Amino acid sequence: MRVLVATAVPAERDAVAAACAAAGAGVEADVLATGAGPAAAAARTAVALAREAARGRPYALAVSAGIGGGFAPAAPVGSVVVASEIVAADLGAETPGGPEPFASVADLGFGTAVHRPPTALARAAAEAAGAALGPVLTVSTATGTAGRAALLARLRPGALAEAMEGFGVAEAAAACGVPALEVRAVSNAVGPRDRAAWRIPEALAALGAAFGAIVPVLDGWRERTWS
Ligand SMILES: O=C(O)c1cccc(C(=O)CC[C@H]2O[C@@H](n3cnc4c(=O)[nH]cnc43)[C@H](O)[C@@H]2O)c1
Repeated sequence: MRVLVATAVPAERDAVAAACAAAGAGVEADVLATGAGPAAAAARTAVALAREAARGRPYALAVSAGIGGGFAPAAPVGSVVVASEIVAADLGAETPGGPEPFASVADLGFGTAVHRPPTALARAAAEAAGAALGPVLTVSTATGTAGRAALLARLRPGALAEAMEGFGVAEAAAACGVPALEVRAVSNAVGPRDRAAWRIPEALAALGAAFGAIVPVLDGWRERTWS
């Protein structure tokens, strides 16, 4: 089975690629650094998925992977999260005077704000990696205040983490008829911006360890038997 893993930056790509190589299973994983943000992730993922399909060697799964911010207390720094839902958390409109100050594209009636990975696959991946399973938000602007963290948590109850590429990867995958998964290792807390507190090496190590555990799960995965 062929799997496309999309990361934002080369450091994330290298951590995932090393883990996949070490796992050495039957899964053929290509790991791509797309650049940061949902637009770059969607564009590069769509190109890769469409190109390989046209060559007659389609990918069976697209995975958005990397570091991310974790919502306290559910997703502490160093932990890993697998998405049960991949949510476009800031794609929509501000709605001052409304019941909430934000309406998603789905609320507005012109798009989807959520992609759902195959349930059993996401659960099995989370179990194998010792990861939490829950909604992961995609944002175009990383949260930098306690107020915004509280708003996101209120709008999306149960959200475990935020990052900047998952929804783009999932949109590209949906357009190509391929399921998507998202795996995030938590490098920092979602909240007041404190770049010095980001624990990037620890998160990259956790990301690699998670992939080492998830690759055998993907190896056994068949779209018809896992939903
Ligand atoms: O400087 C480095 O060595 C380095 C190594 C690996 C990754 C980075 C990044 O800056 C990755 C950016 C990427 O990380 C996601 N991310 C991480 N924390 C958050 C957050 O709190 N809110 C939103 N996104 C976050 C995101 O997907 C970025 O694209 C640097």
